[in-house]
Amino acid sequence: MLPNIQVEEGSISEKVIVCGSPNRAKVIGERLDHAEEIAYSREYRIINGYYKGEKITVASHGVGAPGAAVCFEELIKAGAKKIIRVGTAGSYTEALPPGSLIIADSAVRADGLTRQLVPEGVPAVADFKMLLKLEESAKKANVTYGLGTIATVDAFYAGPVKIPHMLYKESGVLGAEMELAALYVIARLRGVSAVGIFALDGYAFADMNDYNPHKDVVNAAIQAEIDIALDTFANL
Ligand SMILES: O=P(O)(O)O[C@H]1O[C@H](CO)[C@@H](O)[C@H]1O
Ligand SMILES: O=c1cc[nH]c(=O)[nH]1
Repeated sequence: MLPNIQVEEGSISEKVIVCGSPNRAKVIGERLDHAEEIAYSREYRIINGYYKGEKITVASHGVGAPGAAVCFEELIKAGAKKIIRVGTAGSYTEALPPGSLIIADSAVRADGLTRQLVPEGVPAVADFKMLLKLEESAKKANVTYGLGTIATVDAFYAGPVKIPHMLYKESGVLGAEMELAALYVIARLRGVSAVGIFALDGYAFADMNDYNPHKDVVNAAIQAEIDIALDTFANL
């Protein structure tokens, strides 16, 4: 029994969709046939089910790289081999407004967790084959998306030390979220494959005190990325 996510080794699919929110995990689970919640410990809700005959596991990992890393490591011990993160992110560019998507081929390691795992300079990158399959599914879905780098940061609300969002934007980064670099580094370290897709819910450099991700346009983008992730797994 894995200590934090509370599932047995071998009790999940090799194909896993991860997301931050336990509520989103439930919504994704509702898209599966014969869905069964096999565990709900801390922020980690784990659901098994089938999509077009393929066994799929859905898992929530909570907010922030350290907690998410615990989930990713234990999912891999439990049998995960291919992982798609279906997340939300703040955009850095008006070319990708709220309601559009980012497919992340790479992540800036602006988190603290991965520094405790691998040295500076080790990149956080998607699995190339999964990235191509995911993009194929996004093209079929006819959505607006950008393909590029996302910044994984620890701070959501800024303090007197500002989060360097503008610097990342000027460096060509498309948006910001909080867990993808941990997923990419851990996947490479443990020999499994991962990719991430994000629904944009606002602008990352806006005042987060006005943050409201609960808008129709964002919900529609989340539904679209769930469809894309499921279609990717049906074709992998
Ligand atoms: O879309 P999810 O998975 O919730 O993740 C994003 O949303 C949370 C912040 O609201 C952070 O966890 C960030 O990475
Ligand atoms: O980390 C996040 C997630 C969603 N939107 C943001 O602006 N930041």
